[in-house]
Amino acid sequence: MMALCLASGSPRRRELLTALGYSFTAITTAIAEVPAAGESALDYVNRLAREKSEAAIAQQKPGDWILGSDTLIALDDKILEKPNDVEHFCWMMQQLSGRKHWVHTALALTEVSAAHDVAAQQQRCVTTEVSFKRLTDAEIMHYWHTGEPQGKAGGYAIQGFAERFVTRLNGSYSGVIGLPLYETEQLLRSVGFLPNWERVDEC
Ligand SMILES: Cc1cn([C@H]2C[C@H](O)[C@@H](COP(=O)(O)OP(=O)(O)OP(=O)(O)O)O2)c(=O)[nH]c1=O
Repeated sequence: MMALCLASGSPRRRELLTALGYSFTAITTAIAEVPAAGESALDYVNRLAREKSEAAIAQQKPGDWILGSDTLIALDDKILEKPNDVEHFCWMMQQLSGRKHWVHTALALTEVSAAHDVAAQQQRCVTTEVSFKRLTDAEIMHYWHTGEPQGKAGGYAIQGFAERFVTRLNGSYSGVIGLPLYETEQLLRSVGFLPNWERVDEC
């Protein structure tokens, strides 16, 4: 039976895929997250999801599938990933304050070939429009000290303290957290993975 691997170290992605009802193994991959010159936010997020899923091929069996994902924030011509330090975080919050931004989460599902290469691949990208209220300097500094912004794209977690900053959301809430539930289930179903609750052999 084909197995599913989640190529992600993100605890949020592991929780969301578990909540969808899938059994999987998870491995953390390390790939360089650097946009190429002139690369658009969409091309970049799709490439990272693909590279994460392909980086896990060596450890999987032929016929197994690997799900990779990446989340980033785009506004104007800027791409916001994880904050490096408090200055970088403050700059990000000033960009997001009082306006709309776009959260792109890309999915890449890769089948492992007999030669441990790519046998087949499917990709999706989900974009969610998020608006933030205007943030004060005090709010920004307080938010940094909660510890929540570290390791989060755009320096915020919608599922945490930052939910109070959101005035409007158009798209996928789970996509903002890092794994869009509806689209992930559709993608997995398209290659034959069913959630555990639907598997006849477990009745
Ligand atoms: C915008 C936003 C991001 N995030 C998180 C999801 C991702 O973990 C992280 C974006 O960084 P990613 O580089 O997409 O993922 P990651 O490095 O954490 O994990 P991996 O590459 O191993 O899959 O930001 C939230 O938890 N909540 C949010 O509201």
